[in-house]
Amino acid sequence: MVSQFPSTDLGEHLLALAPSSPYVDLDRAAWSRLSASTPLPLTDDDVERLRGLGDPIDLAEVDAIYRPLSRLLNLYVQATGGLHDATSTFLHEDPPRTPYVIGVAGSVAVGKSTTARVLREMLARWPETPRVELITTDGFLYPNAELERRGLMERKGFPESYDRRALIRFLSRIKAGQDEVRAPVYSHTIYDIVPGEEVVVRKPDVLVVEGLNVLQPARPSSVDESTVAVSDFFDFSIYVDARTRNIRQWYVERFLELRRTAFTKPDSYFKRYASLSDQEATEKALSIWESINAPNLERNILPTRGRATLVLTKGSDHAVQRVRLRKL
Ligand SMILES: Nc1ncnc2c1ncn2[C@@H]1O[C@H](COP(=O)(O)OP(=O)(O)O)[C@@H](O)[C@H]1O
Ligand SMILES: CC(C)(COP(=O)(O)O)[C@@H](O)C(=O)NCCC(=O)O
Repeated sequence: MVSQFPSTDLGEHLLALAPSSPYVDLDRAAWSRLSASTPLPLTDDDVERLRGLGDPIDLAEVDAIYRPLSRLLNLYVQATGGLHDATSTFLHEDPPRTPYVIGVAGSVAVGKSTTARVLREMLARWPETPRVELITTDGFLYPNAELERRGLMERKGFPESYDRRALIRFLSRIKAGQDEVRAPVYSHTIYDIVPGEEVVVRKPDVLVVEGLNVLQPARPSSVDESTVAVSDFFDFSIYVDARTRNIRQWYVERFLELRRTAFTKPDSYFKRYASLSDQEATEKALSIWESINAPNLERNILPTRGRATLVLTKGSDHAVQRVRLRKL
């Protein structure tokens, strides 16, 4: 049996257990030792398949960072099962368990999708949670026609560019335990919602919800549902963090790479950028970054970091250098 308390000497690596901080702050070495007896279920090929464009994640990173994280989440899922049993005892009824929901937040181009995909794969290898689904909040962006009508085309990814009521309705149905819950689908290629397409989520054990704004607080409003925040439906949340200048660099590098790949597709919204020179493409990427993604990061996304259960801080090479976990 895997010990719940592996004997590790965290000693000097516990950067802060300060009474003034709501977080336990661990450096990479201390964090990676926390799952000494947990097996690593992925292979090099799996990691290759899950890696996002521009993200150099490898098996060593999965071993050091995601193995402990999947162990922690497995413990939390089991503990939530205990809470469910307590509720059943109290109610004299045993309502079916609903999906355990994990939010993954962070800037454009920080690598949220890789984190979410690796987590999905790791969690699905635990016997308690074989069915793990992943959705991205871009499906809840208003279609471009509606964004244009609202004057928000230059604000794609800002909180107001999403149909928050639809997203909250979706999560509320998930947490109500409905058998099938549907979500619209966004395409990065056409840069718009795909008409008529949807994903169906069928009561998984775990649902990972990835998106820029998943930790936004509720907006004060007189409209009933919108006083609820998306994160009210989360059992756990992760903020993927890095220095803004590093993220900007990753955004530009990815844009240059997309120019050679996704932008060359005939239906790509960005196909006019496929023929740009390196310098022109860099300028274009920087201008999109500075006009849309950087202000969104500063004004809307970064301020939500403190609401996460766990913060993964990446260095300039994408490797996670520090992990902060909320004390309970
Ligand atoms: N214009 C684009 N064309 C095709 N794919 C894209 C484009 N922009 C982003 N992507 C892909 O969409 C996914 C999500 O990107 P993003 O929202 O920036 O989040 P993150 O980089 O944090 O995962 C990534 O896998 C990225 O490679
Ligand atoms: C689609 C996105 C808003 C991300 O949506 P998310 O799934 O995080 O809700 C983002 O990737 C995006 O396209 N932003 C617009 C600016 C740009 O093209 O970089």
